[in-house]
Amino acid sequence: TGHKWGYGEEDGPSAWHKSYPIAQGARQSPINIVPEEAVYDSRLPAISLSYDNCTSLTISNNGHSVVVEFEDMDDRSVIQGGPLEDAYRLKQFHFHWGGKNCDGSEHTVRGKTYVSELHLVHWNAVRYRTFGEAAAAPDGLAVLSIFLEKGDEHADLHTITDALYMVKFKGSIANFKGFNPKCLLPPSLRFWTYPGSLTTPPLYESVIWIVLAEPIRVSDKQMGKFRMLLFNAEEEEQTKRMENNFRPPQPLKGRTVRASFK
Ligand SMILES: Cc1cc(C)cc(S(N)(=O)=O)c1
Ligand SMILES: [Zn+2]
Repeated sequence: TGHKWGYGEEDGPSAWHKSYPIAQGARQSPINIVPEEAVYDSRLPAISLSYDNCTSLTISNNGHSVVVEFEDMDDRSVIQGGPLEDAYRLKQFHFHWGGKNCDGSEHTVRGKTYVSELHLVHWNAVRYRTFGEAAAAPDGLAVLSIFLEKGDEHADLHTITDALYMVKFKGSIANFKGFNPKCLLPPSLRFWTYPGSLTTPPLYESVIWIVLAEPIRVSDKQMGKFRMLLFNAEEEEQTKRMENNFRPPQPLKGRTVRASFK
């Protein structure tokens, strides 16, 4: 029953600190990544994604983004390796994006923004009993972030963009079985990693971020379908297109960004 927040003038990222003071905390996300200042760590193992038995369940519009949820009552789809001590269970993925002709990624690279950013959210079910418990713990979540760059259309993203009409309004949900997000990965799993937070309220500082350096390419037409989603519920008067649902980069506050590559 958290306080109402959004991405508008009055309720957007610059106002969140009023209801969520941790917005001005020491390990907030996203950040601007400066590759030249990242520390190459040769001891970082490669990221390992075991998604072959993943079970997607639903696609839904939560009024902030479009979310695909997974069955997470066992270790059927996990991420491990990289900076992670344990295996983390895939819970959901969602996107952040901009408006027409403007970018909407959350992390930036040397100040460069991308058209969108995909977040694959995982939780540490080794140390915590529930997702909620993990989401409030410093090593509770691991979010794999993938940049979406404007280019040719992405053959597999169609499965998602063709389903968006079913979840146009806030509060809508639909069956979405049989989708494996491994088709959304770029060829290289080279990454940057740093300790951060959720990028939307409640902004908990519980995320180990793993940001892939290589983007995937999507077409403007495909991104246009995300912008047909609405922030508002069907019964609300005001129709508000869902776009620019991203938080801008936050102060690094002395954190080190490590790179898995030179
Ligand atoms: C509030 C919130 C929840 C979840 C699962 C994930 C995020 S994010 N954008 O940091 O990946 C935010
Ligand atoms: Zn996100």
